[in-house]
Amino acid sequence: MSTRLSSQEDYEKLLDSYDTWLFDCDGVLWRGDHLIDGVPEVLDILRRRNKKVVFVTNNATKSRKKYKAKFDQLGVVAHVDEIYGSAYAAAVYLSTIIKIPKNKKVYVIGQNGLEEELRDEGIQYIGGTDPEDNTLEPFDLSNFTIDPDVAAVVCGLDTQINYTKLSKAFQYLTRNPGCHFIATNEDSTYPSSAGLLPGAGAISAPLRYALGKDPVCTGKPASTMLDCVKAKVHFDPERTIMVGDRLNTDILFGKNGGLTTLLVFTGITSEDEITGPNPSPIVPDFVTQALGDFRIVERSS
Ligand SMILES: O=C(O)[C@H](O)[C@H](O)COP(=O)(O)O
Ligand SMILES: [Mg+2]
Repeated sequence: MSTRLSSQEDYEKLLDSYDTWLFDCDGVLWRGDHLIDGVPEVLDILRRRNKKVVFVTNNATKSRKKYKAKFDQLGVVAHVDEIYGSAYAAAVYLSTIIKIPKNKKVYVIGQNGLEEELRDEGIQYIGGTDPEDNTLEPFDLSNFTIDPDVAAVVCGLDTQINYTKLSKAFQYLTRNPGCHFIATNEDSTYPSSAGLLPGAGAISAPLRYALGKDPVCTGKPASTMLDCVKAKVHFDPERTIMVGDRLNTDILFGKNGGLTTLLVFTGITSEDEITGPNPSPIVPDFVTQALGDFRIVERSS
């Protein structure tokens, strides 16, 4: 059963109990480019109380550096080494777990954030934002020359998705022996500032259906992202809390990692998924309407 935060004492107690605060981004800090009310103030409260703050987003459209620019643009204090995205996690997975050889390549379905993280990890890639792949022309398989050096297909949120990209990815995954199928994340929807849109999971879905197999997912709830955080940030899981808006990514990620979890209702999940007649089997430790609710601790009682 989740505990609903309500009194000033509830929020104070949570702040006292955890030294490291992991935040999901889309639906917790912002929706698209619209900052959610109270976020800068609450992050400031945490920093003034010497809490470690880490951002863990499944959104693979931006690299960590581009996310730092977004934080700056929105007036939210963040350091690039506090930011972990699913594009970074996928690049690290390819280099350190799969150990993709330097002479091999990745076929990308995704945007420049994913390309940038692959480049920074020294991984060659094709596809992605290449104009040749970003076309609405019919795909002509008889004119396609397969690249035998493609050893993995990585699929992330791609707002320019098309049949050519799906067809090329399908060729690599069915014709290049041992070609890895990797999804940066499998979120079904994306909480934009104007409402829900298809998420990265909806971009890889056609390939899963055509191939009859699932990709390896390196974003939340998989542990890859937490392993990336652990490699750079020392934290005690007992005194670490994960704040998210989606049950089957953020909250499951926190539970899988042995962290305490706090769900907010400013993104994907609605309260009836927790308190309604058919509650989710994924149960957060705590719930509150919005991150901004923590401002109560600075109101004079
Ligand atoms: O479709 C997606 O990629 C996701 O909905 C989105 O980007 C998730 O981002 P997060 O909530 O993990 O910051
Ligand atoms: Mg989210």
